[in-house]
Amino acid sequence: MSGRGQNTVYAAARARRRPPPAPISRPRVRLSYNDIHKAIQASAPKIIKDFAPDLFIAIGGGGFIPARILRTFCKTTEDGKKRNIPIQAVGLTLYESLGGIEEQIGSEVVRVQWIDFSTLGSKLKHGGLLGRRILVVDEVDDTRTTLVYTIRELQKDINKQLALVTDEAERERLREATKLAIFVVHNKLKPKAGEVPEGVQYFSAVDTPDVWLAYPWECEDDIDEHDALRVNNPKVEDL
Ligand SMILES: O=P(O)(O)OC[C@H]1O[C@H](OP(=O)(O)OP(=O)(O)O)[C@H](O)[C@@H]1O
Repeated sequence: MSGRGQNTVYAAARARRRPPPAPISRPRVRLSYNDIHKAIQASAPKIIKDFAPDLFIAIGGGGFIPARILRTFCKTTEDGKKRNIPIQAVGLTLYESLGGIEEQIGSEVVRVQWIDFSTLGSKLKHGGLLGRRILVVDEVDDTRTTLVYTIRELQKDINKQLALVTDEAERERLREATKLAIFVVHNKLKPKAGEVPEGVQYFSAVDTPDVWLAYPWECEDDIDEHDALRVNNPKVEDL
């Protein structure tokens, strides 16, 4: 389940020696791999047209499979040849609060993995991020805490790399050329912990009510049964 698995909530509760929250009673919407694939496929033309990314940063673990699917539909062209867009991974753990929405907004994000700048190829002379059109990919925008954190940290890295460019005109050119955007498969329509910063484009494949999204990669039981049970998904008009 997501955003943020129930397991994460219980782990955070254990870590803080506080009782876990009451079980979530929101309606559950089961999603198949094909649902995710089709939603991403349908979003790709707009992403290419409006942003044309040349680097993906996948937020693990939920962003990994969506980033890989999106790469199938977005290619860059270099010297007349179509090229795959590289995918970098970041790992973030959200220590969710256990109380109401005000507390949730204060959720803490812990970095467990960050970009390997040494593998950013031809743009490395500028530090790896400069001049890139960077698309941050995740499966769900729930409270938005994770996305806001990720964009803020990436912007810090970009600023550090810009500070190393001694030629002022070149620095300004690179500042202008470096772009950030967000793609999520699902955006939950609910109060958010923060705003997407100005200048950062935002794409979501599907906007959903605040339901329990049961992703196929989280299925511990029979995946065929998970798929079959999608017939029980609540109708959008009932949510
Ligand atoms: O919008 P937010 O409230 O920040 O929540 C969204 C985040 O929560 C989930 O991660 P989770 O901690 O469940 O880890 P996972 O990706 O490994 O499942 C999800 O993958 C997003 O990254």
